[in-house]
Amino acid sequence: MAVFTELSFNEVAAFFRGLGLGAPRSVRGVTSGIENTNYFVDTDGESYVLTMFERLTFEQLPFYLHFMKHLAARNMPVPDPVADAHGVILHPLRERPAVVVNRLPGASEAEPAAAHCSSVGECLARLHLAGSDYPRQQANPRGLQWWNEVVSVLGRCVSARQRLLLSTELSFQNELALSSDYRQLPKGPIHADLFRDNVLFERERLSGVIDFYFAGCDTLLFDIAVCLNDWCVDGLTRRHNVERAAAFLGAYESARPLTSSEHKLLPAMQRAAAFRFWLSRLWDVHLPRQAALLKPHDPSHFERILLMLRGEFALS
Ligand SMILES: Nc1ncnc2c1ncn2[C@@H]1O[C@H](COP(=O)(O)OP(=O)(O)OP(=O)(O)O)[C@@H](O)[C@H]1O
Ligand SMILES: N[C@@H](CCO)C(=O)O
Repeated sequence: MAVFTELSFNEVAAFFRGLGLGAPRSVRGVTSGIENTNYFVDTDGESYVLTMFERLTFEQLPFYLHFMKHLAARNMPVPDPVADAHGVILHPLRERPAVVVNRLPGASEAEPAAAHCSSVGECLARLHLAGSDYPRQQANPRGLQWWNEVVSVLGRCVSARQRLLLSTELSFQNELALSSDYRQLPKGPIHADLFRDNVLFERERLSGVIDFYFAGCDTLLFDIAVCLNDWCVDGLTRRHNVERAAAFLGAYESARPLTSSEHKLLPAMQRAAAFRFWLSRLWDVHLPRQAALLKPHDPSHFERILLMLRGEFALS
């Protein structure tokens, strides 16, 4: 489960008092998620999520929290961080940064249909447009620089075949980043982790986009590729689902048409997105943090998707 730090009811109540919120009626640890400690907290008539950050620092967090506030102010269905009477959002709790946001309605959709992919595509395009005047800058924390840092470390933990795949894909991505097409890609603040578990639906209606804690400034195309690799891939075969991908891209382009460089580089960027999550999942398996992750995600899922995108993996 994902509650790394156990809090007492009284600690939560004191934190809520400090923010000028009502007294908690119920406090429940959230068992999903692998990054932070989350509690659902209900007061009279309102529902909130209290998040304690296990990895992110007081210096890194304002970018994410103000990005959420910026989007919420533009009517995007994202959590809106609660500020205290002095306008301060982020406070220490057990010496870790902690924040309270409103709890959004709905539940994630593990088996999305084309209609869900279409809603996500349209929402992502609106998010990119709404983010275009967000003034803060912070690089994608799991972008090219991080890949270059971790590949040599991970190379010591994997097989010779995987080591070769790590190094050849890294070279390809480094070269891609130097190309003139890449340099023309539109950039801005992106979510960068918009998987199925980070979008909430009420029936067919998209009711929430959560978990902005891997957001950063990068190419908008990277966000699109992350979504295609999760929302539009069949769980069993890991093949791209043409109908869902068309629904996702069609809806995205109805709000923000892709540029010619974006069309051209989409396949390469899907490789980048598969590589990024293969790397982070390998990292979580081989180099777990002290607060042991009980259930790291399976790295081989993205290794296979990457191989398929490179044309090196044939299904038997
Ligand atoms: N604002 C919110 N409104 C509704 N539910 C939320 C909200 N924030 C978090 N949740 C719930 O808590 C769960 C865990 O949250 P979150 O995904 O932010 O955790 P995490 O540890 O960062 O997870 P991940 O492994 O995806 O990085 C979500 O799957 C969702 O059910
Ligand atoms: N979405 C990530 C988990 C971290 O948010 C993954 O599936 O590996």
